[in-house]
Amino acid sequence: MLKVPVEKAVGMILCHDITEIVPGKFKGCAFKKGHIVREEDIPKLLRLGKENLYVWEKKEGVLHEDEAACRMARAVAGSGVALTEPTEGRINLLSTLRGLLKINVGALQAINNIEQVMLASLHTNQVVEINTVVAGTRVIPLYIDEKIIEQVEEQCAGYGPVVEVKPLASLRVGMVVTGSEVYKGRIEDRFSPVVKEKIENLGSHVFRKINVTDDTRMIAGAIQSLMVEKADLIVITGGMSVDPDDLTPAGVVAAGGKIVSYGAPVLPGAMFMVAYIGETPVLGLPGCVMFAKSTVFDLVLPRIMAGEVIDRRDIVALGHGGLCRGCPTCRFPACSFGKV
Ligand SMILES: Nc1nc2c(c(=O)[nH]1)N[C@H]1C(S)=C(S)[C@@H](COP(=O)(O)OP(=O)(O)OC[C@H]3O[C@@H](n4cnc5c(N)ncnc54)[C@H](O)[C@@H]3O)O[C@H]1N2
Ligand code: MOO
Repeated sequence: MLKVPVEKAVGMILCHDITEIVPGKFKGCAFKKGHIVREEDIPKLLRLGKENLYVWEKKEGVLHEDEAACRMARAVAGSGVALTEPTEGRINLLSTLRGLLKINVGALQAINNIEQVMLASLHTNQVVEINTVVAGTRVIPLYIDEKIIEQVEEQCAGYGPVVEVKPLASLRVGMVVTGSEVYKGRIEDRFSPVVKEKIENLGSHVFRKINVTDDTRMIAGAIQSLMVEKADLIVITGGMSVDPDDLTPAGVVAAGGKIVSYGAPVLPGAMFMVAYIGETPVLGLPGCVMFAKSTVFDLVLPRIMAGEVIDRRDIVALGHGGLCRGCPTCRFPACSFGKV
């Protein structure tokens, strides 16, 4: 890299982007890296405050910011992620599908612990749309010792993909609606439409819905028939709290379910239950899932659809960020809810 006065730079190659900012109106690239400086550029460069310019002078073992960012981005990107071209030294990682964003947080921190490089991401375990910017990376100086980038590459080789978007499988979901008030027709079922919509929004479908009264054996029987019909996932609405008629957990156990967690450190969603019958997940949904816009169900459902097996540690980890602010207009997932 050579420093030359702008008037003497005509015909030389710029070795970094030059940014223009007009407050409130524009921030962007006025001159791209690689641009060959022309006579007519000089007044504009001077207006941007550039009396001197850095022009290209390639050296062994030293990488330009764009090349370094490319190597970092390639090292951290896993499946479901595409890379943009570098702009002002930064590369964005974009989701190539609608799916579950997985950030290896340990690896992310190990990379950011290396000086002169950075990688910023969205929070892990959320659904992202296609073409969402899920992470961005760059190096801090304009030129960087290649050994630092090799260090990043070694970390990534050890950890596996740092940024990944997993596809959501299309599951056959069986639903059990509990409650004597619904079963006996005293009130209309307002719970299952909410749950059905959430399931369909993620690309799965409810193949059967069974209404049952508050009776452990009847709940267990409904679960068992959904198992016979090879449900990929069973969801049960209501009957999750402390009344004598709240029998969903007992029904799940009677059907052969192993409870991973009854209760979750999430509000709304404290009375949530995760269980498995063999490999089939069974979710007990408390009344708040019908009532609140976003709940623990929205945090766990996409993970099941991405093929994850939920264990107790996953549920325990939800406590940090597990309190919904209850905003008048829900912005989830663009908020702190569920962000560990
Ligand atoms: N003393 C306590 N009371 C409650 C607790 C508690 O810990 N101690 N927890 C509260 C929380 S948190 C929630 S959430 C609800 C949990 O309710 P359940 O899941 O047990 O729901 P139910 O008792 O079955 O019903 C509550 C409410 O919702 C109506 N409901 C239920 N299913 C349907 C349906 N399919 N369609 C329409 N409406 C439905 C039901 O009629 C009740 O009004 O408990 C808190 N209480
Ligand atoms: O936990 Mo209820 O299950 O919050 O609203």
